[in-house]
Amino acid sequence: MLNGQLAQMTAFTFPSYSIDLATGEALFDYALTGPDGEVRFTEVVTFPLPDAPPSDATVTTLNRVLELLHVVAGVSYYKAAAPRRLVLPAPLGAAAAALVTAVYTKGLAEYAYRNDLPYVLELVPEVPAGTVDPALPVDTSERRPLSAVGGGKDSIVTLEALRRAGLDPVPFSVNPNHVIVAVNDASGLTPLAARRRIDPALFDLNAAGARNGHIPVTAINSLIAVATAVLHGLGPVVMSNERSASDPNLVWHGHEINHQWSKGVEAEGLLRAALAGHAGLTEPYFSLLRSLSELHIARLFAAIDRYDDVVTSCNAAFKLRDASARWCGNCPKCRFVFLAMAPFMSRERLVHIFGTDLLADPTQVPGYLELLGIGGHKPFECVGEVEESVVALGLLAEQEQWRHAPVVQALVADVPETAWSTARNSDVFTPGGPHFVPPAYAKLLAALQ
Ligand SMILES: CC(=O)N[C@H]1[C@@H](OP(=O)(O)OP(=O)(O)OC[C@H]2O[C@@H](n3ccc(=O)[nH]c3=O)[C@H](O)[C@@H]2O)O[C@H](CO)[C@@H](O)[C@@H]1O[C@H](C)C(=O)N[C@@H](C)C(=O)N[C@@H](CCC(=O)O)C(=O)O
Ligand SMILES: Nc1ncnc2c1ncn2[C@@H]1O[C@H](COP(=O)(O)OP(=O)(O)OP(=O)(O)O)[C@@H](O)[C@H]1O
Repeated sequence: MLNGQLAQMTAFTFPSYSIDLATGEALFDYALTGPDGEVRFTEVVTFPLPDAPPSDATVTTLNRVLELLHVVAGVSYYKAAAPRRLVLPAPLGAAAAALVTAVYTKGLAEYAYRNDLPYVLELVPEVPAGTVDPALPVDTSERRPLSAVGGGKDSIVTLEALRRAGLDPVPFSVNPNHVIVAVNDASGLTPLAARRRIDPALFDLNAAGARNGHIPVTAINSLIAVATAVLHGLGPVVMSNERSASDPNLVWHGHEINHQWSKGVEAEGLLRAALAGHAGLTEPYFSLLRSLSELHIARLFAAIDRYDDVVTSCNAAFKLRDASARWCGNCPKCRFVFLAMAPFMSRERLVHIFGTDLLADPTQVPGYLELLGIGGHKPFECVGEVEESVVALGLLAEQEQWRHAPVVQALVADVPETAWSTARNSDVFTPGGPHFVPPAYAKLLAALQ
């Protein structure tokens, strides 16, 4: 398939999906279509099977969740060509249509910006006419929570908060790699896992130079988690998405571009509403850490030490190919997490976790200046706000173990007085902002302080 042919594609469609309940294997079909024919893709998600076959009611709810997953997971393939028509497979209610619209516009905003495709920011899916049979309400709020584990500090804080509150969480991951497996082992809890196989044809197109870029992967993982919870008769899916995930990196053509959009509170609200409207799930999904800053979460993580040998937040460790073993030690996320944890633990412990001392390495200074808002925009990575970085640096400048570190000294000299004064009045350790944490879960974090 030549790029010229991809550029001619006029529509993206969703031919079918199916699930085999004997194997747990679900197939999701997609097609890019144009005047010269079509390119088909099939994504395979294999769900863990429950001990007993699911009831008819469970299968009905599961299928409603899979209908949403089918449409949302199409973003990976849509982006290979970005045609102007997005033709949905079946009628959808207002809440589900709103989710899908946002996933393909706001979720693909960084992709649109980097590929200079502003029309993607304003895509309007074509929803077939007709009505959707109302879903029966399903309340699973009292059941064991499914705790999504990504291998980093945030999901560890959530898992421990749920466990210490006696809620008996089930760790859950999509495609757990060696980091996630090691984190689950360290927890001592018995996890569930789903396997997701992207169609290899997409990698071939990428290698041939197809359009490519960032996708809202958390929306996909979240729906796979909710489907797993439904299939296993479990309760809410508990995520670890923080307050700053909702903040955009920049504004382009009047639209916010947020690398972490599907981790943000808007996506959380849209997903909850779509799951309620389309699948009847009344309390399916929320982020326990929503009102906390990254710096606050780092402080909570410092009070937990059983994962020090395994915790890894660096995205390079989660690539599908050529992944790093743990922290790469040279990316915005490594820099930010090192800075965020440093005020709350001994230098020896932090260097043990990372395998290197980033604040002793002067070559890290330019990267840290970006995090501090000195030059450029917030990096397209899962990093906290500029204010959080300044607050962390201010705390380090007061600590004997850090104040003489070469990077700390260089950065302190460069931060302007306006940034210090913002940091002095900062509310980074005061929980705040909109969240969807149900009352029964709201007090859990206090147990970790
Ligand atoms: C690990 C990582 O950061 N990957 C991003 C990277 O992709 P790369 O080519 O370096 O490696 P792979 O992840 O192995 O991807 C190979 C190709 O497959 C495509 N792809 C992957 C997953 C998927 O669900 N759909 C796909 O189409 C991908 O485009 C590659 O061509 O750069 C890519 C382009 O910018 C990113 O799309 C890759 O991001 C992954 C989807 C990923 O899992 N990233 C998370 C670590 C991540 O960025 N999380 C964000 C939250 C974003 C959100 O809104 O949910 C965060 O934590 O801030
Ligand atoms: N492979 C995965 N399977 C299931 N959930 C995941 C997976 N990867 C990430 N998540 C979840 O998605 C959300 C965002 O992931 P993210 O990578 O930011 O979190 P993390 O790994 O817990 O912490 P950190 O920010 O330190 O990396 C978290 O709630 C996390 O639990």
